[in-house]
Amino acid sequence: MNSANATPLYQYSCAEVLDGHRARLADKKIASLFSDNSMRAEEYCIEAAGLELDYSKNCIDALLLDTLMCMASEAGLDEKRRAMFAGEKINYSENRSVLHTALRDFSNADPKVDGQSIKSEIKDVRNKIKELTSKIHSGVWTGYSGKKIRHIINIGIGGSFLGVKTVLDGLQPWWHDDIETHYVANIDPTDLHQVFKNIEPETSLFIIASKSFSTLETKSNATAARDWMKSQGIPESEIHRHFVAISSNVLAATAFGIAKENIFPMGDWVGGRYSLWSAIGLMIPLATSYDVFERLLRGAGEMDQHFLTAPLSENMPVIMGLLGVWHQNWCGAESHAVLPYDSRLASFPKHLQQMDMESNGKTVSYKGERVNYHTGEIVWGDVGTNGQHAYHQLLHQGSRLIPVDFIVPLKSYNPIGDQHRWLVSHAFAQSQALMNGKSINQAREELSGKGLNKVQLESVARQKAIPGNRPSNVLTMESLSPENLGALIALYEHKVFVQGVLWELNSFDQWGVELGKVLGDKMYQHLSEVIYTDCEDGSTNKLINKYRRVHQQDLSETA
Ligand SMILES: O=P(O)(O)OC[C@H]1O[C@H](O)[C@H](O)[C@@H](O)[C@@H]1O
Repeated sequence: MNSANATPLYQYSCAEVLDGHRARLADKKIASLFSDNSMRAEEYCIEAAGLELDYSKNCIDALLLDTLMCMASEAGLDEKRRAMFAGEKINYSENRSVLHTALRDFSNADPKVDGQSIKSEIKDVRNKIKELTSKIHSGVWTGYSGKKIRHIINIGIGGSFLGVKTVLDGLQPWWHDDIETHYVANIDPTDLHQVFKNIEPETSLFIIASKSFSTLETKSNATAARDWMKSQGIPESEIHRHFVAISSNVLAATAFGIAKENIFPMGDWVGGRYSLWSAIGLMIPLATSYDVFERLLRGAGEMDQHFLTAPLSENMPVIMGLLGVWHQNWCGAESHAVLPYDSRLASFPKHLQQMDMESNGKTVSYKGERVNYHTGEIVWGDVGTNGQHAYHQLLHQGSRLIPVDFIVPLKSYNPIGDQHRWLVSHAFAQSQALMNGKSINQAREELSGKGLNKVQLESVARQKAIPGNRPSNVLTMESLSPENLGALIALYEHKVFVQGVLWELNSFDQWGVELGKVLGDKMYQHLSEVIYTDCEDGSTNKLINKYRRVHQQDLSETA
């Protein structure tokens, strides 16, 4: 433990009891907890919505968990999760409800926004998605020349990109044979060039996905795509066959030139990073089938029901959220690695980074008070086993405490020989190695008889020894089905919610990203000015001037 970095949440009455647990468990070996309790693996395990969380390889015990549950109760977690599902305006700074859960609810629940039911609105959008999917797949909707749509290009960024990409990567076994997907998120022209190289204008459908319809990257990419389509000979009167949009700002989408009937609305009660379940996810059914999209939604809905109804102590997102707070605020963990052992989940860590770090990367509470503890886990990761040949060295022997989540589907949809068994073996072995490490005596034994003198042997043995006692969760599922994928994403959404409650944050706004947008606009003006007066700080002036020297000729031609 590196408790030097720990910043306990002393606003809770049980915080000092948690300090006591930290002292009590400081020298405890996780491995010894298994010898103390032969039922540990069964007791520290939760099943929900097709997923099983084994959290037994954390340095925790029943006394500590009880106290963490007391903290959750004191934070009002029970009441707050109910408030979110009921549509109360828990996004205080924007005065909005947070109802992504309603988008995957097929029950009779009827959450209200400003006293109004949103059920029929959700149903209408689902029907519109279903209808477009059927028209595209059957060839009723074609490109201007009458050819079927083959290429679907999602233009969107952040929450209007990452979730869709994560899900579609995950749904690879269900990809539609006749559809190819492409994404443009960044405002780097290279991205558009690559897509233009790989699509055919007459069989392409662009989805402009932007909740606000004011995001610079998306507007610029959408304009460039439309110009390119026209340059490829698509008549103005036919361009509507190649563009649809999703937005809560229907007026702006219409002003951009999207035909009204091609706009899929979304409510402002869906946060961008929680929006893949809304019309923002349009590319998901288009690239698979509507049925698969609904299976994804139902899986997420099952996790929602678990989160909403299971007691806190048997609640998977609650346990994961509390473990994260314990590790970060009491044990000094500096980041959190999420390592899916499935290539189809390669984009999941990136999606999580937005979901988690944009939600909880804040230092002022929802009450407007500066907090004096660390918030927001630093989430990172990539697919196993690639990381084992790279950064796992630091996980095993580095100086920092980094809790790990291993995500392991137990069956592959793409089997080749025994490859998948090896993949799973590595995931289990890594979790075990983090716990057990390698003792100095084991290292000495390995080195004996290798011709080293005593001093050399001791030195190398110390370098080879692995401390172990590093925490990890193992999250398994039978296979990465659409339902399990939905449940997995919903699980982490709720884990983020739990932590936001504990840290007293509004997890649903993102004021921090706004400043960069404003300064970006100003900088663009400076880079384009014919005459620039050095009016920024020294470093920024130097950078602006350097750019201007590289572009001297274009700038003087503009003059
Ligand atoms: O969907 P849009 O309105 O275009 O927003 C796209 C993204 O941009 C913003 O800067 C936010 O930080 C994200 O939360 C959002 O998902």
